[in-house]
Amino acid sequence: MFGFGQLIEVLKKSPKKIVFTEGSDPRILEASSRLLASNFLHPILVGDPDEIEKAAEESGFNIRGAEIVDPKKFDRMDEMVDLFCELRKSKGVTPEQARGILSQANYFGTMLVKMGIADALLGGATYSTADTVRPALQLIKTKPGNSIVSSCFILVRPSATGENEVLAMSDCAINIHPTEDELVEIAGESAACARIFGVDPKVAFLSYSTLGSGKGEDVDKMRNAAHKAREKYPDLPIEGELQFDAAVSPRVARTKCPDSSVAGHANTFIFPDINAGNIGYKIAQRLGNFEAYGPILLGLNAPINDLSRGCNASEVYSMAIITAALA
Ligand SMILES: CC(C)(COP(=O)(O)OP(=O)(O)OC[C@H]1O[C@@H](n2cnc3c(N)ncnc32)[C@H](O)[C@@H]1OP(=O)(O)O)[C@@H](O)C(=O)NCCC(=O)NCCS
Ligand SMILES: CC(=O)OP(=O)(O)O
Repeated sequence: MFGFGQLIEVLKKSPKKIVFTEGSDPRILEASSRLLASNFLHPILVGDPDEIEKAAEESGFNIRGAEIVDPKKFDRMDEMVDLFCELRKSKGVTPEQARGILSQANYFGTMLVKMGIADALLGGATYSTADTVRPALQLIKTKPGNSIVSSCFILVRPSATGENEVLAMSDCAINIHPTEDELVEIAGESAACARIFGVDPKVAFLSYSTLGSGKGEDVDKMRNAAHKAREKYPDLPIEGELQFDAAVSPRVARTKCPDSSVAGHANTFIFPDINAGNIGYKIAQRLGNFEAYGPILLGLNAPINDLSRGCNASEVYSMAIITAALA
C-alpha cells in the first residue's frame, strides 16, 4: 500500500535538489519551508532574491537555507546559453534569442535540470501546464523507447476499510487528441506509474459505450486501442471500450459485460482525450473527496512535473516528494 513515508525513505537514502520555477509564490514558500525543516529534499527557488525573501517574510515562512537562483545574475549563463543553442540548433536559435528565452523561469529552471544543477523540477503553480511542459518537451525530450510524453494523476481517498483507495487516471493533462497507438503507450506507462503507488493495475479504456453498446468513431478508437494494448501487454488486465460505471461498479458490470474480469474492478483509467480526462479527474478531486497528485509526467527523460494552478501548499509538498523520489 502506497504511503509518502516510503518515498521519503527513498529520498533520505539519496537526498535530491528540486527547482521550483515560481520561487516567490506563497504555496511554494510554504512547501519549501517544510522541506527545509527536513533534510531529504533541498529546494532551489528561481527568482529575484529580494522579492522571494520579502514574500517569505510577508507570508511568515522560514526559507533560511534555500538556494535562490536569479536568472539575471546567474554566473553560468554563458554556458547555459551555449547549451541551449546547441539543443535548439535545428530551430536556428541565436544566442541573443536564447538569452531572452532563458530569462523566463520556466526555461531557466528546465536548463538547471539539463545541466545537472538540479535533480528535478516542479512548476505550474502559476504557469499554465503548456508553459510548464513545453520547455521540457523541447529540451529534455522523451525517454529512449518512448514516442510521447503523457501524464497520469494518482487519486487517493481513505476508504471505509481504513486502507486508502488509489486510482490512476490518464492522460488528463498533455495529449489533446491521442491516437490509438498513443493511447496504448499511455496505458502501459500509466500501469507502470500505478504500480509505483501500490496499485495492481486493471486498465479500462473509457468511452460512452460498453463493448459495442454504442456506435461512433470514438468508440472504435477506444475498442481498437484496448485490443492493441492487450496484444502489446499480454500480462496486463485490460478491458475496453467501457463506460465508467461498467468499469468501476461490479453490479453494473454484471449487467453490461458479465464476462469481463476487469469491468467492475478497474483502477487505471484511460480517457479518450484530454477533455474527458481533465474534467474527469477534477470531478473526482472536487466532488469525490479524492486527493489528486499530478499531473505526473510519463515518458519524459528527466523528473519534471507540473502542478494544477488550483493546488495548495500541501499538494506542492507532496508533488515535490513524488517528483524527486521518482528521479
Ligand atoms: C503539451 C503542449 C503544450 C505542446 O504543445 P505545443 O507547445 O504547441 O507543441 P508543439 O507542437 O509546438 O511542440 C513543441 C515541442 O514539443 C514536442 N511535443 C509536443 N507534444 C509532445 C508530446 N506529447 N510528447 C513529446 N513531445 C511533444 C514537439 O515535438 C516539439 O518539439 P521541437 O520544438 O523540438 O520540435 C500541448 O499539447 C498542450 O497545450 N496540451 C494541453 C495542455 C493543457 O492545457 N492541459 C490542461 C491542464 S493540465
Ligand atoms: C492539471 C491541470 O488541470 O492544471 P491547471 O488546473 O493548472 O490547468
